[in-house]
Amino acid sequence: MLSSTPDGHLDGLWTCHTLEKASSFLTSQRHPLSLYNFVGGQYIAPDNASAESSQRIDSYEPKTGRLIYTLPCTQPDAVEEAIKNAKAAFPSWSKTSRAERSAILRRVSELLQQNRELFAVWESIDQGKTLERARIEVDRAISNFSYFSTFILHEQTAARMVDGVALTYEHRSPAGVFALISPWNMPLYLLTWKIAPCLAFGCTAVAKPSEVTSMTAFLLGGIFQKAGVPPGVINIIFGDGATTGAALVASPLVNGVSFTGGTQTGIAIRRLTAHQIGKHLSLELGGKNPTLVFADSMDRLVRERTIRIAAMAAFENQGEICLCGSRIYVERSVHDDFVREFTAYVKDKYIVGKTVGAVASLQHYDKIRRYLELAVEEKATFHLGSAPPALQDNEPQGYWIEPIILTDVAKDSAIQIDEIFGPVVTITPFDGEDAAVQLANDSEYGLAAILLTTDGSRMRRVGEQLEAGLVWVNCWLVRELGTPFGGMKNSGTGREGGEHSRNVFTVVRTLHLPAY
Ligand SMILES: NC(=O)C1=CN([C@@H]2O[C@H](COP(=O)(O)OP(=O)(O)OC[C@H]3O[C@@H](n4cnc5c(N)ncnc54)[C@H](O)[C@@H]3O)[C@@H](O)[C@H]2O)C=CC1
Ligand SMILES: O=C(O)/C=C/C=C(\O)C(=O)O
Repeated sequence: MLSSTPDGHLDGLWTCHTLEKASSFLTSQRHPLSLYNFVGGQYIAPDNASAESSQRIDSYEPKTGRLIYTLPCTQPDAVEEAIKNAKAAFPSWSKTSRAERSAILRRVSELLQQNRELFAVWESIDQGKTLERARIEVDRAISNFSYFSTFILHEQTAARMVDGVALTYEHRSPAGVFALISPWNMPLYLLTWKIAPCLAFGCTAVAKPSEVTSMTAFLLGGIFQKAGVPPGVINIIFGDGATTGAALVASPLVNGVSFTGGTQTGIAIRRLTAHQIGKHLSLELGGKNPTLVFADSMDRLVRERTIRIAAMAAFENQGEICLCGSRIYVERSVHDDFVREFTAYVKDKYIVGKTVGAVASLQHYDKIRRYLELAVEEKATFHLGSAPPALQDNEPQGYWIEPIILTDVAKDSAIQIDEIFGPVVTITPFDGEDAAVQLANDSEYGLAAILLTTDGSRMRRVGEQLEAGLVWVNCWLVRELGTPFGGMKNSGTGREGGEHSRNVFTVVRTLHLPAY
């Protein structure tokens, strides 16, 4: 057992290392579990926390539709209390040596490694993803901490002589208290992608996971306690966006916000902080990413790879990754072959309940369902799947949607324009490179693009014209944690990863020392 919650009733969570055990633990509970905020290094029992206990949010298991836990909808005064804890911890944490911070973060990474299966099990239950996918994401959370724990040991800043008159150097210091806000699609992976650099660069934080998937963030508090992260350095609070998230980002005590989520929320955060010019904002928002399939990528030797990558980019994590390639454009000469072989491949490999999980919530299920009803109305061709039924209220059901492959979707259809964020892909033919680039860029978003071709000069020629922060050529979601990560256009502002995260979490001043 890693950490005791105030009334001990959640200690059993730490014993569930298999899906079966976790499921029977949930079944054995007479009431839904109650999650608590983690503030000042302690879990806070709802009874002791006046404001946060007044409202609670229900959280359902996507694979069954049953209510499994409730979380506090933390109210503004309790949000402020958490921020004050982070503020109080900042002077001391920001002055710890890099070696000390590095050692603590390494311990976090090791403890996550020791509890890898437990975190994967709860992530799979809470989000709906497959256990295999959850393991990949826990591994990335482990890497987030190990990467930044060593990055800070090697960072350097520049010094230079200006015209023999002054020696200048850049002095970086931690920027202060951060609001770290993450979405429901990759809960632990994305929250730790923010917490690890934030703490590594000497900042303190109040983190808020999505109200849809709060379980692994809750467990993370126990890991931080055990790793010896000083009280107040990282506080984890629960709640919705309108009450808890908005109070957190708007607080004048918060020096910066690192946010991943929908574009509309990014716009709301910009508005809420517009008058706080110096507040650091890093916003990683939605995407409607193109996959370009050139005829040469359907040559016999690489055909299987092309289909595999396009399918993975479309359907990994049920299409609930902002980097998914949900608009496939195929050179006309190979379009029909591609549609046929892609459909056969997806039908064979992406099986609901085995390699495809449930979508994250009933609200999200209904959103995807409405787009698919629109596809029926607009007479799109369904090559695979069909519009799922509306779920009835009388008994809980899982939020399952089979992979959907559509053709004959108009360019101006909402299906082609909006981020559906589910297992839905459209396929459209194109004629020639210029048209491919134009179609790919015809979107308000600019997060990622996937380019499938064997022509080396085209890789660069087309790749460099794509309006996307990340271009993957003959691969997808290949990540090196030092590369700049973020989007163009309405997909966000700012870059994170390695030294780019350092820019988010530190302030820089240039010192000029006379050279005479
Ligand atoms: N990474 C991505 O690109 C993601 C995109 N989305 C897109 O957004 C759509 C809506 O999904 P949601 O869960 O509603 O995403 P969201 O953007 O509302 O939620 C993300 C996080 O922001 C918080 N939040 C919401 N409003 C806030 C506010 N005013 N101030 C501060 N924090 C706030 C939420 O509580 C959550 O923790 C999805 O259907 C999908 O299209 C959703 C999740 C991730
Ligand atoms: O950092 C990554 O490797 C992946 C990030 C994915 C998202 O930000 C997302 O799906 O929201």
